[in-house]
Amino acid sequence: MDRECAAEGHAEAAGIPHLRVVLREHPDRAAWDRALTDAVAAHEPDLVVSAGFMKILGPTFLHRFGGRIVNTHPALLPAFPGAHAVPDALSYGVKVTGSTVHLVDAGVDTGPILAQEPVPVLDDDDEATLHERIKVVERRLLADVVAAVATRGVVSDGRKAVIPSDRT
Ligand SMILES: Nc1nc2c(c(=O)[nH]1)N[C@@H](CN(C=O)c1ccc(C(=O)N[C@@H](CCC(=O)O)C(=O)O)cc1)CN2
Ligand SMILES: NCC(=O)N[C@@H]1O[C@H](COP(=O)([O-])[O-])[C@@H](O)[C@H]1O
Repeated sequence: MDRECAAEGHAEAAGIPHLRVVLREHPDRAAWDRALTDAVAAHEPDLVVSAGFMKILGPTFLHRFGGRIVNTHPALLPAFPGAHAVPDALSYGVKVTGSTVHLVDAGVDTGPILAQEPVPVLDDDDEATLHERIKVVERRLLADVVAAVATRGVVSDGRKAVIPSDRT
């Protein structure tokens, strides 16, 4: 985690190792990037999943895990990238937003898209109600994508990413 959050309690309850690597506890962003990379590398992951991780991953991390980092974003990218996607969509007045699961690259929410699903914006929505409706979709979408990538891999070619279909 990049901060204190509910995910720590969920991980603890599930017996899943967890740790916080907090930017302000390091002399600069490059040192934080190295510390985060080393901490994650210790677990030798095949796939890194960013879910509510609210920091831009740096060059050291991307060099170590590039091509196998998945992020979930609460908007239909390329619309509304960044840390405030849900209020941005509400402010813009869109009638449909959604959830995007994508590979992470050096840009911000610019990586190749693996999956998307639309979510309607209701006239009486506020940030909390809209975000919770998006989260219901993204929890399923993220789990489905992680399972598919874990079993069938992903082929990415610049802008496009494809999870080979299950031809069994
Ligand atoms: N290199 C990348 N790292 C990350 C990406 C990405 O696409 N490329 N996605 C994010 C998740 N994310 C959107 O889905 C996102 C999270 C945070 C920010 C952001 O501007 N963070 C600021 C700090 C904001 C804060 O602390 O509240 C920052 O890092 O300085 C943008 C997009 C995961 N990492
Ligand atoms: N740009 C990154 C971003 O906005 N990520 C979003 O943070 C939320 C965390 O929810 P949670 O606190 O319930 O896990 C999720 O909706 C995730 O898509």
